[in-house]
Amino acid sequence: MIAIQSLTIRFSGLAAVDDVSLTVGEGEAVGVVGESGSGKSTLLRAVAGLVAPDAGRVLLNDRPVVATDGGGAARGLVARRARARLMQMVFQDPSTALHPRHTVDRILAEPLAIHGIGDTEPRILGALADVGLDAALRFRFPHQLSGGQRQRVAIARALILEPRVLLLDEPTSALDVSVQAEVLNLLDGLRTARGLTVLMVGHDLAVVAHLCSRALVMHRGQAVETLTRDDIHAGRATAPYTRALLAAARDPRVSGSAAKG
Ligand SMILES: Nc1ncnc2c1ncn2[C@@H]1O[C@H](COP(=O)(O)OP(=O)(O)OP(=O)(O)O)[C@@H](O)[C@H]1O
Repeated sequence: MIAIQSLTIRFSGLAAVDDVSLTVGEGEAVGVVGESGSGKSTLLRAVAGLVAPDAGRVLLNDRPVVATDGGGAARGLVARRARARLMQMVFQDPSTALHPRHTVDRILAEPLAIHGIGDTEPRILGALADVGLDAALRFRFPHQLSGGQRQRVAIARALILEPRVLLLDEPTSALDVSVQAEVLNLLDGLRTARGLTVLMVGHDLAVVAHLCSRALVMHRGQAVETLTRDDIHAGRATAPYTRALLAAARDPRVSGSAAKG
């Protein structure tokens, strides 16, 4: 469903993503892990069509994802809209991802209006129920919600168009440890119930392994190796860099994992 083929993205001549390939089959959940600056967010943004490749390409259902800027030419706009129906992204920090002066109701109604989808009322109520939010929160503003509730709104917004693919950029790392596991379990439940294809970026191996059956390890823009969930749990890796990453993740002094709770 997603095919990343020899993707290279440079900023000021430096490769943030350097010749990386990865495929995610329909209904599969695949992670990308690595330390800060390894290029994982840039890779995800290229899949979302938010950044253009310098070399290589991303295919979504065998069709190239063409990066479009905010304004977009007419053709780009149509392409972007069609892509939005198929693929949605949830960002790390719901405080900045949600419009601060829009109510939850307006945040959820907007994508429906943009895509000319009716039945607004039942869809909004359904979306809130799907992410475990009380309908009473519908007319609140983001600042009147907890961090976990805000991220649930962001997830509801992503799913209200019923996409087939969900891109997750560290979706729990801005949350309190106490709610990280709740949001992770919610995502896992929604993924299973809807048969979603998921590409998730994260630095916490245990969190990624909770949702994903395998994960690509990135280091300085390059793909180092792919680990299965079992590899991660067993601390099994071939490349020295990955071994160090796994050892750090298993060290209780440096890991604060939600998935362990
Ligand atoms: N828009 C940009 N302009 C210039 N450089 C960028 C841009 N976006 C990312 N970079 C650089 O590309 C490299 C990879 O960044 P990226 O955000 O993809 O890494 P990451 O692994 O997701 O890190 P983090 O976990 O901190 O978000 C970094 O060196 C970063 O400074």
